[in-house]
Amino acid sequence: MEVGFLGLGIMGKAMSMNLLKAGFKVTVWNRTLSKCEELVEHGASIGETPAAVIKKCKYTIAMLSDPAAALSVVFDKGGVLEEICSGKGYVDMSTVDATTSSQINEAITKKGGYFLEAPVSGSKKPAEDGQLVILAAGDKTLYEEAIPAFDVMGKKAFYLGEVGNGAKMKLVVNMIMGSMMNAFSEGLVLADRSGLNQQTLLDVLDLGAISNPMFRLKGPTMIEGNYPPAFPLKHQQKDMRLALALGDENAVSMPVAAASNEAFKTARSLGHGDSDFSAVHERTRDRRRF
Ligand SMILES: NC(=O)C1=CN([C@@H]2O[C@H](COP(=O)(O)OP(=O)(O)OC[C@H]3O[C@@H](n4cnc5c(N)ncnc54)[C@H](OP(=O)(O)O)[C@@H]3O)[C@@H](O)[C@H]2O)C=CC1
Ligand SMILES: O=CC(=O)O
Repeated sequence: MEVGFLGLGIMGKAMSMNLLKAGFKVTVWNRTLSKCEELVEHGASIGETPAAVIKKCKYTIAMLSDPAAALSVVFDKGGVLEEICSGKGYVDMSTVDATTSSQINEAITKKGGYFLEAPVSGSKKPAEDGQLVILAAGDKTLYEEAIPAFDVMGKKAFYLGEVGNGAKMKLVVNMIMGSMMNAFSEGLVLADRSGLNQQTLLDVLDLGAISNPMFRLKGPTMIEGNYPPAFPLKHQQKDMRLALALGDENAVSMPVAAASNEAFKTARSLGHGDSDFSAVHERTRDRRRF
């Protein structure tokens, strides 16, 4: 099966590499061309523009940073819209809001193409291990046709109905995750400042009802003050912002999420945007501020 892949950041690189390893013929494009090199070494071809990739492939997947990037790759010069046509499918796996996804869906279907949004839950390691959770919505036929690729990239795919539902589900999940991360960070600081051992806190948490992979994975590096980017903090803050907008639309009061968004914004302003989202811990433990 031949697929195109647009966007070779932390996630896109791992996902497209897995497709290559599983025997898919993959044509890649990335705004920063040098990021294509490693994929080419593993057998990928390069498309000069998103349009060139669409022209070559029946199916194209995108994994881009945010709504602005997702829209730019579709609508700008050399973009997806220039070559999408009847019989071609476009699967956007980026985390965006429902409005962005709907705009892309409308433009693509107007040209005869078919569209699926399919954001993912899971970070760099699950992407490398092909263990993502895929939250798809949109064209059901395209969903079924994409299953061989989803089986390579993920451990489970959900089909959630009309375009927008995948984006909304992803934002709800990440709103919970971002709030949890802040509570966890505050707990680590509270333990430390009240004379408790932070590693003992991790051990206690891991044996109880709120044990989870995120605390297990991020706790030790947060204690060390080490935040190698798996899920960049700037993207988590984008997700909090988009989830809060979804809350506005639906008149859902979310004070915990709003406070967490502020914490991520502060961490960004302190220069931690490209670090892992657990770097919000630097803001929590900054004695000059709190
Ligand atoms: N990392 C994670 O753990 C997870 C991330 N996600 C979501 O997946 C998406 C990708 O995340 P991730 O791979 O971590 O992000 P990265 O920041 O590592 O990569 C972002 C990608 O988007 C491209 N891009 C950014 N702006 C533009 C633009 N204006 N035009 C064209 N391309 C652009 C970048 O290109 P360039 O290389 O040129 O900068 C790069 O390929 C995001 O929506 C994120 O929220 C979802 C689940 C987990
Ligand atoms: O979006 C991030 C994730 O870990 O999922």
